[in-house]
Amino acid sequence: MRMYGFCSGALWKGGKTKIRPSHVTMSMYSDTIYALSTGVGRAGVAVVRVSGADAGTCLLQLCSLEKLPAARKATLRKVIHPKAKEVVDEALVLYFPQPRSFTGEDVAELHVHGSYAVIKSTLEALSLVDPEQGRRIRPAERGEFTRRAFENGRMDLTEVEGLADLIASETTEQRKQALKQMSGHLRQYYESWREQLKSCLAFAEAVIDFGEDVDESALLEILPKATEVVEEMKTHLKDGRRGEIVRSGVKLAIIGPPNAGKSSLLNELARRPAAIVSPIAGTTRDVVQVNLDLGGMSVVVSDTAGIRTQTDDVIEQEGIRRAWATAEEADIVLCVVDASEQSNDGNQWIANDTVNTRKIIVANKADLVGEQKGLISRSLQDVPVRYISCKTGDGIQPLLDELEKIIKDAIVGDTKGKEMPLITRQRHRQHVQACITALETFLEGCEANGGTLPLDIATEELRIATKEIGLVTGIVHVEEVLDVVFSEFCIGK
Ligand SMILES: Nc1nc2c(ncn2[C@@H]2O[C@H](COP(=O)(O)OP(=O)(O)OP(=O)(O)O)[C@@H](O)[C@H]2O)c(=O)[nH]1
Ligand SMILES: [Mg+2]
Repeated sequence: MRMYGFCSGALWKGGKTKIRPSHVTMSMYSDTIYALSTGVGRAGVAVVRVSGADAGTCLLQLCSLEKLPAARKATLRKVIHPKAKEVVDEALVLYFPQPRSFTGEDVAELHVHGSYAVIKSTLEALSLVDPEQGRRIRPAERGEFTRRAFENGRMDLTEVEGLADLIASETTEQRKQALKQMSGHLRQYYESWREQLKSCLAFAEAVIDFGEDVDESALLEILPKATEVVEEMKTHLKDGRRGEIVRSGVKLAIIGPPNAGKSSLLNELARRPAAIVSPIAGTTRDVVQVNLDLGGMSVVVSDTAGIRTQTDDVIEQEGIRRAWATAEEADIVLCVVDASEQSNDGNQWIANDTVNTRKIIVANKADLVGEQKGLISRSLQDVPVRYISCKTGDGIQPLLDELEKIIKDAIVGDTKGKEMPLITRQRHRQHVQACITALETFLEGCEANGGTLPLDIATEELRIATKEIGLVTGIVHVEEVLDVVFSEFCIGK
């Protein structure tokens, strides 16, 4: 793995505007980049962003200006095509001199009218700007503006990920969580752990290098500190994946025997005919998914093929396999049965065999029979039963209310308050886990703690732990990690 960047001595100071690695004084990029930063398509306004040393040159040449506009003040200017010499549009123009800009470089924004023709001509005009000698003006790559913001110390990786989540957020909870992360909530935790580990490491290294001159008994001081970090990290990992669930959506699976009304329920929840409904048993073959916003939470509902034991149809068999797999992965399972069926007892093995702890038996077609006492066998007495009718709509809203309550109380929990920030990505989880493993090896192995490892060998684990936690924020970064993080962005972000 190739390592480079802001490692070892470069401390990242707290506070939003100060997270600049000490050695970064100016941008390391010589190219000036430009892109449409708002969504593609027709709109009232489109923002074209330019970043780099020639951002000012772009404004001077395109708007025929003698001097740059005042910093961060919007002015109305004519944008003129450098070759055709014709007016492309009248735009609101802004200039943000470095370092107080999104990327930390000189940035210009052209707020033009949002039509295909205006955007196309503006981008073309930018491509024709004459840069300072030896420099280039070119279209931006995917996520390149944000990558520059990161490289220039304006954001750390967790804040970059928060920004990506904010751009992708669809529900209120997703927006709130992303905003928190983008404001440095996670970064502060990881930085404080890293600082503690670094001080442990510094002390251990001092003992190794100047053993005779350093009071080795003081080495014992770092053991409780490392132990405390391990405990805090373990608590951090035990978050029930709440942050990841908010981000990717709660998984709700609808399973049950053929013809029970699973697809009808999906359509009721989605309020549109997302899945085919028919009286023919075995209509649904594959998993059909829809996204719902339930009380500000993102929920991914999966309708599945009807489960039955006897079928020679290989496609149906595959559908059934997928149905079980969907149920296994789900956070909540709705086991739909037909309340009017006499043989329902036989169908309940589906609910019985579902390992998921959060399940509800949904007795559909209550319009045909009403609530039936004894519908559910004794072995499933603990599983709640809810009667609904997809035909009349009875019971659907109470079912939705109950689902919302389960999600808020049991799955996502109360995300407000000053508790530890939630992990939002598997990437964070892996590095924190690797950090814990290394710290535990250090603690167990260290001679000063009754282990068998000499200090210089045990300290290597401390070094690994410090590096792992730095990988979350990007203080120590590796090219592959960056590629994964920035690939989430589109061009212009
Ligand atoms: N009377 C009545 N009929 C219903 C109700 N819900 C669904 N049906 C009917 O039951 C039949 C089966 O409905 P689907 O939603 O396709 O059932 P499914 O469980 O998805 O079936 P498969 O995809 O074959 O597993 C259709 O004819 C629906 O119109 C209900 O609440 N009351
Ligand atoms: Mg179906």
